[in-house]
Amino acid sequence: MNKALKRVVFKIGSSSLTFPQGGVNGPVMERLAGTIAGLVKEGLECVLVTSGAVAAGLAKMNLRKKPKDLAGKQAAAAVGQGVLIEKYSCFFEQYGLTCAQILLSRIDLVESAHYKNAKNTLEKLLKYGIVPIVNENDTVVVEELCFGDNDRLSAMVAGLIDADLLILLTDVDGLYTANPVKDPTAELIKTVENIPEVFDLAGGSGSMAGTGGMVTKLKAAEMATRFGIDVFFMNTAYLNEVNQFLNGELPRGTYFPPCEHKFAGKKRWIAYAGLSMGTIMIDDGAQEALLHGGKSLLAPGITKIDGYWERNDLVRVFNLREEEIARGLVELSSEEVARVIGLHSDEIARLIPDTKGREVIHRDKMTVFED
Ligand SMILES: Nc1ncnc2c1ncn2[C@@H]1O[C@H](COP(=O)(O)OP(=O)(O)O)[C@@H](O)[C@H]1O
Ligand SMILES: N[C@@H](CCC(=O)OP(=O)(O)O)C(=O)O
Repeated sequence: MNKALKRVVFKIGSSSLTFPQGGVNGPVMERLAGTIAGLVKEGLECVLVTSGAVAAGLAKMNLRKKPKDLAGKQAAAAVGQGVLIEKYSCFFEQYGLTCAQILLSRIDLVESAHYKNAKNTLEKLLKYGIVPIVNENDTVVVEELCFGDNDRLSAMVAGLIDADLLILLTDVDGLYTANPVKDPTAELIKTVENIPEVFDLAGGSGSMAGTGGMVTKLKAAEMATRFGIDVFFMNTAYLNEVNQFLNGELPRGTYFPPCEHKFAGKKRWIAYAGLSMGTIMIDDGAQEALLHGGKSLLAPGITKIDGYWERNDLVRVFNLREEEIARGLVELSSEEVARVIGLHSDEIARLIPDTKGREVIHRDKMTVFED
């Protein structure tokens, strides 16, 4: 990585922040604060996405096991979040830095007004030289609208602030050919160019504390690289090697170079944050026009729709083999699309006079998942 770095998002997982017997690992937090402070002093802007609230809460409440029910986890997070931020504040202060707490729910990244506000606040904090510390707002999220793991949250945050690099710190050296906790013959993969090809290698979490394992980390890497962001998985135990990576070397870890076709601005929100209200199935001709022709989606290429939506809602577009190829904001409601499936522009204009009768999804409001 030889480009000039400006913004880096670090994400540290619960597995690195907690002791196997329970409780928060203060020395790890202190080392992380020291590393980030060193980078901030060199002129980098850093954001920390941290897990560990539930684990910190459990220790304080003298509970040995993570509760299975949502309310139990939310109660533990409510206790632990304060413990966590208090410790981070002390550690960052030791290095002369102020940190700030930002708790985000998925809804904050779904509603575009919230999304813009979150972005503005993060930008302002970075301008003040403050280190934003982000976690999911576990105490209020509803199950259908939660990230559940902080891996994908960190990719969203990296996209939100146009970071150059996302570093995921965990309890293993990176992505292995199999879960190294279970398979001692597993080998570390140094670089991954094509993420869909390695999804089969990823398993779930290997510890009581962690959530999602490598599956959610790969999803996060896929998202961030599509935003044009470099991604590096590394072991928290070797955090001291981060400077080697920043200086263009490849220390132990797994590196994911950014995609060539990157999603920018609103297209990032369309691709990953917005909530889809339905699906549109298209034929092979329409797929070719979207994937390789740079075109908008027109009614003649639609074969079927599913769901109920209003104009300007977000929908997902699938081909005949049920592969998702695009997402976009629709010009017509589901009821209107149902009336015009297969029709040409002039007929559509006659049936629905207040449209120009052209696009069902305009190219400018669509994100296409190219190879
Ligand atoms: N192919 C794989 N390579 C590396 N780790 C894997 C793989 N498959 C599953 N894992 C598991 O993923 C764990 C890291 O994820 P997780 O427990 O969620 O950590 P964190 O709390 O850091 O997010 C590892 O400890 C390991 O058990
Ligand atoms: N928001 C939760 C973290 C969720 C979680 O455990 O994520 P992770 O271990 O990083 O995959 C917490 O603070 O406990």
